[in-house]
Amino acid sequence: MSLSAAANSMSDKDFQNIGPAPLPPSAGKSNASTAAFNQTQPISKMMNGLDINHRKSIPVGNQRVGSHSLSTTRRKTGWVSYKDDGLLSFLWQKRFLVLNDSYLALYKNDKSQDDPSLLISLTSIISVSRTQLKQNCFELIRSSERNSFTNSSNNSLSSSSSSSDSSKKAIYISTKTEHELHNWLDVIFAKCPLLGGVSSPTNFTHKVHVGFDPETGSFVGMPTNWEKLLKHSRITGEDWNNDSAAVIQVLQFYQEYNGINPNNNNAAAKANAGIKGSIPSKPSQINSQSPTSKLSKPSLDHAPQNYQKNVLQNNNIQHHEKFQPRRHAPMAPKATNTTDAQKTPMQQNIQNRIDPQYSANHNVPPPRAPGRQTPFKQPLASQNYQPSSQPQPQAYAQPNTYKPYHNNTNPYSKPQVSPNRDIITPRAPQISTAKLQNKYTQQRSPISPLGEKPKVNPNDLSAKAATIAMRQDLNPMRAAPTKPTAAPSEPKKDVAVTKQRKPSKPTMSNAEIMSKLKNVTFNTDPSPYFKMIEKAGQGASGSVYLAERVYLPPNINNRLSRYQNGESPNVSIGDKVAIKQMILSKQPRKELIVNEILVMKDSRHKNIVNFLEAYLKTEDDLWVVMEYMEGGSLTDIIENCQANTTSHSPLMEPQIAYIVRETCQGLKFLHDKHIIHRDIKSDNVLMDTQARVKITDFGFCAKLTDKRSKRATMVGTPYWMAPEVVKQREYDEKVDVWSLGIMTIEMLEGEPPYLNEDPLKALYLIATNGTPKLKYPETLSLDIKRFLSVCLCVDVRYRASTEELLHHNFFSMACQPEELVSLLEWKK
Ligand SMILES: Nc1ncnc2c1ncn2[C@@H]1O[C@H](COP(=O)(O)OP(=O)(O)OP(=O)(O)O)[C@@H](O)[C@H]1O
Repeated sequence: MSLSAAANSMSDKDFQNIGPAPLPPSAGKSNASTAAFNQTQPISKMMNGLDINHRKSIPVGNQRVGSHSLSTTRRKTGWVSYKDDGLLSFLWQKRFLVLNDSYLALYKNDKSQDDPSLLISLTSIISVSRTQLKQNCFELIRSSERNSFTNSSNNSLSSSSSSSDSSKKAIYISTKTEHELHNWLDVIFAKCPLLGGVSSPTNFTHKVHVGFDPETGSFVGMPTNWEKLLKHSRITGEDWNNDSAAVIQVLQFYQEYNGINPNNNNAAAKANAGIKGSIPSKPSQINSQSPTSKLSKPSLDHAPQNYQKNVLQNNNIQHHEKFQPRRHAPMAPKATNTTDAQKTPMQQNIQNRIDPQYSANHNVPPPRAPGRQTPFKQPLASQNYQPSSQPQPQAYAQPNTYKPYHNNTNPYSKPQVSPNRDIITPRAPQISTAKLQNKYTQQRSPISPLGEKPKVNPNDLSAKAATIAMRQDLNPMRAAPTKPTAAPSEPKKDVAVTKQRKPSKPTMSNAEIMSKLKNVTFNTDPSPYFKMIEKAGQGASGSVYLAERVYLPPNINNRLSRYQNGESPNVSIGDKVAIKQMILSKQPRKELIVNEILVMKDSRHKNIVNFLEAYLKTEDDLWVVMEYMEGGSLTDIIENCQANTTSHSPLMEPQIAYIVRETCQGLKFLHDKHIIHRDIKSDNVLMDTQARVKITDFGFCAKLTDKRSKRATMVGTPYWMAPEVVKQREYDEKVDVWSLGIMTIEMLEGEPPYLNEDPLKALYLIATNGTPKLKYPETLSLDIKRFLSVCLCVDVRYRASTEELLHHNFFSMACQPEELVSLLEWKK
């Protein structure tokens, strides 16, 4: 049997879960630790291996370093690139870096008998921080007044180094991998006495020691507002102890996402309110309420249920046994008898990317590599599969062992943020384990109004509306929806809680925006051309109405073809259209609207919502006309199916395959144009009555260029965000593939993973859990699990592209469009 056939022949039982992502090609034995880092291993766990805390370790004997005899007993070594900020600053030089208990020394070779090029006393190091100068690079600043040594015979580099402040000298060290960088930072921080203190002498950073005090059930040393955010996020002391670095990472992410100053109480309180309280008690109150006043008091009796639910969700074994096999879909999949031999290389390649880590975790044979070497080749069975950090079944019963993380976490974060942000370091708890457990339980108790899910008052909102509200309560910041400029009829949906995009510096001036808008809009009042029928939906930037064309403006088709690159817009009287009305002065980021129009205008594809025309009614009143998708959003469809089915999965696999394939085609079209959508989720996928599936909401789109082939801006909706976005790493089109995988889970389970969690906690879980677990894997086909495993692959190198996905076997079970029409019946 060929390797690929062997992989394909695994039975459903072998795949109870999609498991973690396949390892990268380099993640063999020789590089297992790097792979572990790239996967989901919490930083703190990896740090444990370093044993940085124990001074009496591995004696290597005395060692001569030039004229300085380093009579210390422990060291870390490795090759690095090095440069200073002096005359020869343009030169990066390969050096062998040696760190022992007293010195950091740079050698030209790894013999260590020669004199070092540079020798720095650890007591002279006053600051270490990551820098963008080079990949995997950190800057080390030392005070020349503090006993810094330079080897006389090799001092060309060091003696020439001078920073603006003559008593301080900077050097830059770059490692081969991010993992090495972390290791170096970790040991340097552990050993340099001036880095472990309360504050850094550089004045650029403010160090805070942070820990979790189970006695009080709160975090200590944390900036007040971060502490509040944490407290209300249900990130527990246990989470902190498991992976404090990830907690800090998501806090920083969250802070930047919301533009919160951690020391500003109001800002954080607002953000907090934004996360939690967004369900207005009555639909009629929506427009009159301010974002903060919308905060409704959460129910205190939700948490125990959530807790129980979490226990079940996380404890897969218990959970799975409870469920019957999934009902068979009424629709027969199309014949799928393609043999391995008939498959294209792309097909074989994509089919075989299944979850080896699952195998490692569940004692089933790992899938084996196909014979051909391809970029997505399965790791060989003989290689070490690194189990991912799976969510713990439940925290409370387990002993809490504090994992010291003696590090300034800041250097581990990508240096995309302001250099003077706070640095948070964990500090050890002072309480015994037994007390810890006790207090963690309390910490999880529903004590704080802000920490709870928004209370849903059954008198005010229907259960469905409440679910919608919960789903819409996804973006950390939220604003009251803009008042509709025209309200021809009552809104269809009761709940119109909307998201607010991150207010940040505009990239275009108002004049530029208006000039761009005028280029793509008709400067005329469109009111006579349309009869407004009803409100179809509410977005953050405006309301969407169903309208009918009752009159065609003169030369519309000529004018439209000019705007639409010569393609026939096919506009006629009687057409039903969707009109999105926006008041420009109320838009925090008008350039996003321009972005949206430009992307839609140039993206004519059967799986993209077609832009028809736009009008600037006045300088402030923008109407965007699009094709009308009467089926509404996929979210509505999922919710409606959930209400009507007793199966675990709201939709059947063939239906899911169809919808995902169509979405994937739309995405591939965008990706071929180097556009990343960045907000793929069921809310942004619309359907019409012929079961056409189209992507919408292009405000967050980003264009990749030759100069900028990666992005780093934090954009999207937390639960759908790829780990690399949450971890503030550079990312590309494949973030959309991750989100597509999450959207597939929405169709299988009714909601994305962690939706019950607060967004901050969800971010933490995305960062630490990696590939999410399925709730009912035993009910799913192997094909869909394989599909998910290549979408939800933490290592981007192994995550499939949209092009590859379109060759996946999963799509061969897609149903015909007619078989989806039943999903839309509830709309009638
Ligand atoms: N072309 C369309 N046809 C039918 N309904 C639509 C169409 N576009 C949007 N809608 C409905 O209007 C709602 C709001 O759409 P919109 O694109 O404004 O949402 P949003 O993404 O939340 O907001 P924004 O883009 O302003 O951030 C959608 O959820 C959908 O129900």
